[in-house]
Order: sequence, then C-alpha cells, then structure tokens
Amino acid sequence: MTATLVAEDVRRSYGEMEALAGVSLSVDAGEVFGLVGPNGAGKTTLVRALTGTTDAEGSVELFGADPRDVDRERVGLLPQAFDPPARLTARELLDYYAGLYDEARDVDAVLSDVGLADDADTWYENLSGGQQRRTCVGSALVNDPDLLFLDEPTTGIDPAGRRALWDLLESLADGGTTIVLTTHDMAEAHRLADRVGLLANGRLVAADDPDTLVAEYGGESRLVVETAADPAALDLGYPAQRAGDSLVVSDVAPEAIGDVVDALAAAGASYDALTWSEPDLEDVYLELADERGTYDAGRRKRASVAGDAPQADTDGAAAEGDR
Ligand SMILES: Nc1ncnc2c1ncn2[C@@H]1O[C@H](COP(=O)(O)OP(=O)(O)OP(=O)(O)O)[C@@H](O)[C@H]1O
Repeated sequence: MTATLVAEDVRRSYGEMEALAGVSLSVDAGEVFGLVGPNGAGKTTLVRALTGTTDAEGSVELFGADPRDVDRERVGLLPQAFDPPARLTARELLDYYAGLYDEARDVDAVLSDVGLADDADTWYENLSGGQQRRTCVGSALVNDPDLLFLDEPTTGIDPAGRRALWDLLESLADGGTTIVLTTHDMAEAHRLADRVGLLANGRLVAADDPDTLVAEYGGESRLVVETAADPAALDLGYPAQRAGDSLVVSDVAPEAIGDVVDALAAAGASYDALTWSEPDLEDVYLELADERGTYDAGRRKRASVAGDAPQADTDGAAAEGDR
C-alpha cells in the first residue's frame, strides 16, 4: 500500500505552549483516518501542519511532496473555522470555489451530494448552521480531491444529515479518496475510520482500527442495575460497585445476564431497570485521553452539590452507571 501522507516528528508551539509535541503519522492511499482527542489536544493544529497552512517543525509529505508544492487540484480542505462571504447563495459560493480549479465537479451534483439542492439559492447568511456547514463541506469537494481533510465536518448537522454525509464520505472512500477527518463524535469515527488516532496534549497516544482500540483499551462490559441493594449482601459472582442509584456489575457476558437476575431474586433484591452495554470508542477515548478522572470528578462534584455524592470506589469508576 502506498502512503499518501507521511508526517514525521511534527512539532508546533505557540509561545511557550507546545500544541504538537512530535507527531508521526502515515496514511495510506484510500484510507480514512479519524483524528479524535480533547479540546485543545492539537487536532486543528495538526490538520494545519499537514496541509501546510501553518509552519511546523518536522517533515510532512503529501503524495511524496511538501504540502505547499502539491497540485492543489488533488487536495480538499474543510477547516474547522470557515467563514465564507455571507451574501452569496450556496450555489454562487460553490461556483466561486469551483472556478479556482481547472477541473471542477458539476456544482449542482455537489449541492445534491451535501443535501442542499433545495436551498441552493439561499444566501449563506440565511442558511441554518447545519446548512452552512454542508455548504462548507461542498466547497471542499468541488475539485474532486484525491486527499480530503475534514476538520469536524458534521458539527451542527442534524442526525439525518450527518448520516447522509457519512454515506457520502464512505462512497468517496470506496472510490479511492484518502480522508483525514477530525471529530468529537465517536460513533462517526468508529463508523467511518479505517484507523482512529487519539491525540492528547499534542501527542498521538494510539492509532489503530477502532475495534482493536476498543478491545485493547475499552475495558469490560457493564451491567447497570438500578437498585438500592448492598453489593456486599448479594452473591452475584461478578465484581459490582455502587454508582449513585445503581450497581455497576462488570464483565457480564450477555448470556450470563440471567444469572445476575437470578442472584438478585435469590437475595430478594428489587430493581427498577437493568441495562447492559459493551465498551465502545468513547471508553477508549476516556481511558487514553486521561479524561475518565475529569469526567468522574465532574460527576462527583455535581452529585455532591445535589447532596447525593456517589460513593467513591477503588478504580475511580464511580459514576459510569448512566453513560
Ligand atoms: N493561532 C494560535 N495561537 C495561539 N495558540 C493557538 C493557536 N492555535 C491553537 N492554539 C493553541 O494550541 C492548542 C491546540 O489547539 P487546537 O485548535 O489544535 O486543538 P484542537 O484539538 O483542534 O481543539 P478543539 O477540539 O477544541 O477544536 C490549544 O491550546 C490552542 O489554544
């Protein structure tokens, strides 16, 4: 497989602040690479370094060349912050961007791809936030790029529109387009990305296919039982800890849920609800981005303000019950 993008030891500081602390990354032709990480982790700075729109140390090559020397017909970029002229219609804006390229796609086809066929003649300023974002996505597609950078493309887009955009990105990837996508939506990253990279404090702390990341870092399945019962008085056969109004029972396989129900019945413990969930990419994110502590601490603080502090437990997973 040929690498479309190769970055080595990319560093970028703003004054004393090290936004990128040495990121190395390779993305193959036709691959979709999802970049996730907390606010301020450096995702946008990395996209800018990879596209040559900010100066950075280290080396970046797109199609074997410096990003600033690459034929711009081959690259599409949707920046996170994009503020096109407000008094142009969606069609006029895409016409304008299409005019910057020697070979552009048919603008009506792009408008249709991003779900704007019916609103194409509305001024940008009169489009809703989600429609504006669709217009911006369209502007990154007009040159039919071989390599597409999308910095939070679905922010503000409604669920149906988001899924339509996912379908569009999947069809582009199926057609061979290489895509680098940043997102805070873990379902989006899992669905679209062949590999997900997690950036934290300017460092890529993991990069792998989503299922491998979940298996490696997602932790155990959880059975959340809404009950006042004391776990010490139950013989559940699985580790259980209290989290607010619930017991979180770990590592119960779906076929063993009945055993837990039987154990609750045997102890005469009543419960209001029972929810089983598998770990997912969000658990990986919380684990690797070191956000689990922040999340739980926030919950403990809110609960104690409400006078109902969840009981702290040994591994800090006190409040996982209602995720
Ligand atoms: N132009 C700039 N001048 C000074 N500091 C900057 C600049 N751009 C980014 N930073 C800082 O660099 C760090 C990384 O920012 P960046 O925008 O890359 O994060 P991000 O992961 O994209 O965040 P978000 O998820 O909020 O979009 C932050 O601390 C930010 O304040």
